[in-house]
Amino acid sequence: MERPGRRGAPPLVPISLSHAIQAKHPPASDDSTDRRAVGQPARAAESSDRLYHRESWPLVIPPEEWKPHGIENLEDAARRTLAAASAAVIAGPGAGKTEFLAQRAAFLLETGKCAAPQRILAISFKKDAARNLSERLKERVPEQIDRFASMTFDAFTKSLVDRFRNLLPPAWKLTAEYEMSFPKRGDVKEFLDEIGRTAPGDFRHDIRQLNAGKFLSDILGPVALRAVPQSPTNGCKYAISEWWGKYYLRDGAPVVDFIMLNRLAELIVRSNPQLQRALRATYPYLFIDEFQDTTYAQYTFLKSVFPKASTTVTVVGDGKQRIMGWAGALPNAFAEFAADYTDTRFELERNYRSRQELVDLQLRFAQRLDAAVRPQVSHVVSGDIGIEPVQAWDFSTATLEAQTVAAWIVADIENSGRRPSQYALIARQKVAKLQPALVAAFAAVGRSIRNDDASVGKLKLGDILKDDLVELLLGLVRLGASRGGQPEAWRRVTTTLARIRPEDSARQVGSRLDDELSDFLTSLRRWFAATPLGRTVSQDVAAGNEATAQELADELSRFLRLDEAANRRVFSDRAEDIDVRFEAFTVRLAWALGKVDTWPEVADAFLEDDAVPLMTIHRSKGLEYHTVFVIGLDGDQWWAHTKDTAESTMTFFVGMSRAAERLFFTSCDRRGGRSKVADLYRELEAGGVQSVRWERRRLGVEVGQ
Ligand SMILES: Nc1ncnc2c1ncn2[C@@H]1O[C@H](COP(=O)(O)OP(=O)(O)OP(=O)(O)O)[C@@H](O)[C@H]1O
Repeated sequence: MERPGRRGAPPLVPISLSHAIQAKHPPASDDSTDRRAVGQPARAAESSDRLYHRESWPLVIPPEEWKPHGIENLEDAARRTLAAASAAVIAGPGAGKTEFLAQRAAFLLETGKCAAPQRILAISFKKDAARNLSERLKERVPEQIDRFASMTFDAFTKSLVDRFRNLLPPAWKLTAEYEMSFPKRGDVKEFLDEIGRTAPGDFRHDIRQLNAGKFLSDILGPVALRAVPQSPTNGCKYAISEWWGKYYLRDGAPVVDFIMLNRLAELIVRSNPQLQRALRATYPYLFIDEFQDTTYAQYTFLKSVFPKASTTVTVVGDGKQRIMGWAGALPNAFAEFAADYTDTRFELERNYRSRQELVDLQLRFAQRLDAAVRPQVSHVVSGDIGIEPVQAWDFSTATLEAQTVAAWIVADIENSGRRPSQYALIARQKVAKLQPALVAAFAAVGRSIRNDDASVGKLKLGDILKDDLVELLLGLVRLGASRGGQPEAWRRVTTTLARIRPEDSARQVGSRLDDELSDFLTSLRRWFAATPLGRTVSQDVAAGNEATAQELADELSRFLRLDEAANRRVFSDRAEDIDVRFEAFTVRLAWALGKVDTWPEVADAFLEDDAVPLMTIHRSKGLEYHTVFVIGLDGDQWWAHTKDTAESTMTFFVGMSRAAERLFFTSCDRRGGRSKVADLYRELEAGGVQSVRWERRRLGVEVGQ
């Protein structure tokens, strides 16, 4: 029998359905009864000398003896929340919300409150965040990681559809492999205009009132699908039913987006009591990070699949960092949660990321968004940084801006020894517009930037760099290009390979996996030696690199036997997803080949870790850097600030709160100057932020006036 978690993507229902349904351990209830003794010999629970050992490993730790991992302590409110039933944890940036979830997971698993084979399901909004949470837990309690499923909401609902598509009611059966598509506002508008003309007369008025930008998220998203579709009784329902008819219930491959997949997943679970019970028994504990960004569809899914009576739900977030309003985030998710689950809430008041001056400045903007917000206290030990930690720089041109920022960062790297990845260039949106001047300026001082929002194939660079399949492929390239001395790469590669080939790695002596890997690396080395690299200086060289990248990618795929469905499932439930990631890997690989002369340099060129990252504020969410430049706090990037000042201020708040030690804002006359965001600058000024006008650069020395 396969061991849970050994093969395939983390199983959704790792224990068999019947086992789950009959599981002796009831789902977590709202009391905090210590269920440590479940599954243990009676003497362990009753013993006065605290022999809490289970006969099987791992040990169960009494809650009062449990200590946080990897950090000294948790603030009181967080400590109390560890053992609480359902609750909302609300806290500002850097308060350790994600860290708290990792600690709570360790607490529940190690104290046996979440007793094997039960698991915790942790939902995040971004792949990065899901992976980050899982890694934090893996570092601290590696023996428990199999019982912690950390994924994005979209990945969870999508994998329910992919795994249980056969449970869809007959009217919704998937007749062919679905395609994913992400309709733009214009597509929806065209659709609504069309049905506004062709719908039955009494529906047309309603249809014309529908907002194309919100139709999918706010109208279609929260509506539960009926197992047997019924005739629409008003314009809104008509539009929803036409949308499903046009994209899903049609001849040919159904086309869906994540909102539609969410609705299908909800239907699957709602119409299958067995699956419902299995999911609830498997996951008595549910965490949701960044709860403020929960959409209508996600929230209705949550209430339907994990209701209050069956699941202990912990949501964490910060209403002031709600940046997905445009994508249908609930206006006040915490109030909904208080009404539907529990009004127990804990507020955290420490800040473990930013120095006090930055925390004080953040408070000014936090209070613009919520007058009742309480001050945070920095728990960062920071030294003298030699300059004002926050400054607003103003330029006449984008070139001067880019040159000044590049020169400053490069000098700072040289003086401090910090890595380029400790700096970030963050912009409101169109980073591609800022990129050319920044690329040129950094190149002129011998450094580079990496645009994490650049498209690579159908993905974004930032996502590929953190992808587990890409990590494995790159690990193989790294090992093949070196002759030993890469223990970390070897460890990571063999750990992932063991998930693909458990039968090979299980052999104790002279594991076949090691042998196979060594043989493959030997052949790869030969191939590298016979395959010269050429920097991309012409179209011909670029085409040559593409061919080389393709050949290498095919070779890697053959070794990993990625044509076998079971192996593909280690990385995704859908074969198509692997193709998209593989294609992105190949495109980026071809690009990297054009940047280096030798094979040992390829993996580093691919990752560009020696570049300063450039990204949108949305991508920066949840991340932190020593020094942050919010580039282009001016009319061009923030043109819509006055249209929805609250939402825009939240975005600004997210961006500024990524900085640990130093924070700079830049603006430029040619991009419309500061007038569109005058209120933000007034607040910065009131907070004591010094404004510097950079007029000229001379002999590499900038002169601020
Ligand atoms: N109790 C703690 N002790 C020491 N360091 C901590 C603690 N909690 C969190 N940290 C550190 O503080 C930083 C911020 O933590 P985390 O990312 O969890 O914050 P957050 O509240 O999720 O922030 P944001 O909302 O801005 O994304 C991280 O570097 C984390 O490792």
